[in-house]
Amino acid sequence: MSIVVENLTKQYGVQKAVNDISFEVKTGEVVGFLGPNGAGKSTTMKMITCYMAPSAGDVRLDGVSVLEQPEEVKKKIGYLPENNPLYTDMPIVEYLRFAAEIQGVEPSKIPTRIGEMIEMCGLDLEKHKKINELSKGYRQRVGIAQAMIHDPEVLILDEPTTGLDPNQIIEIRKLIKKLGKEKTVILSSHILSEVEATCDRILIINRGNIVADGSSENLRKQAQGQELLTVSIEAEAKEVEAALRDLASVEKVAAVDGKEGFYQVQSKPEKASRKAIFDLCVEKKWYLMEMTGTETRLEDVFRDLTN
Ligand SMILES: Nc1ncnc2c1ncn2[C@@H]1O[C@H](COP(=O)(O)OP(=O)(O)OP(=O)(O)O)[C@@H](O)[C@H]1O
Repeated sequence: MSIVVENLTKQYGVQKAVNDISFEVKTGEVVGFLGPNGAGKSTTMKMITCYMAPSAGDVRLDGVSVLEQPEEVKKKIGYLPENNPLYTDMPIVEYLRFAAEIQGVEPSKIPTRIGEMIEMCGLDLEKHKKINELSKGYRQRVGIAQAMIHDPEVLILDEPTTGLDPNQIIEIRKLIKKLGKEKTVILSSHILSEVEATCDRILIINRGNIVADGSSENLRKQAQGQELLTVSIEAEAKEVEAALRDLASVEKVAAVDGKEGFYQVQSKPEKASRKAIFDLCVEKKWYLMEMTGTETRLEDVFRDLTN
């Protein structure tokens, strides 16, 4: 099921939390919504899931509009809201039954559906516990199970791994990947590695605007317009830094923290500096111990776009 977001805007008083954004998610895609705190991720997700009306614009799921047919849209969507609000004094099975009834699952199918969700989300050993007796990771699994109970074609997960320990994060990521094979998924996060590990495509949102859209590979390539080298030179640091900076092709030089004699050298756009660095070392009779190209890290792309 495809999702088309058209000129979506949300205004809170004078603040535009989401500013005229448009994008499409194709059937079966797993898209990561990445942005710093307050970027507008949750607000966008609330509008897609009909929990909040847009100030302007529309969202269509296979052509069905959130403005015109919100009840139809809700049937097609499973939503794990931020902070995963659950009825904590309910046992898991009771809670899932309640979620199924609310979502209009046919009564005769509810027991089977609950069983399937318990299996899919790895809740079997804990299923008789009350939600307030569960660890955070298991509560998150219950949140995903309730989001999936009516077998929606689209899953919207707002920060699904927040507050989990590293093992639980890996488990939840595996689960999302598995679900992503059959469903269209949008998940939000402000953690880059999370989005990179689970998503086919990344949308970076900042101050209510989409500032990048592509696979992690593409985003890196786009940012890699400038050559970045790590060099190691055995000589007096100040002199080396100054001489590297003076090379015509070099834009920036920075000593690498904690690694004596190592420098990061960024070339000017369309320029290459390897030969000039080599010649410089020969001329100065410095030992060039190492010179390697450095791949632009996604962290750097993110920082550049959202700072
Ligand atoms: N109900 C509200 N009333 C007024 N302002 C709001 C409301 N909800 C969100 N905002 C503001 O809208 C902006 C976007 O918030 P949103 O929760 O969508 O960001 P986010 O990207 O999900 O952030 P986080 O990663 O911190 O959850 C923020 O500046 C926030 O303070």
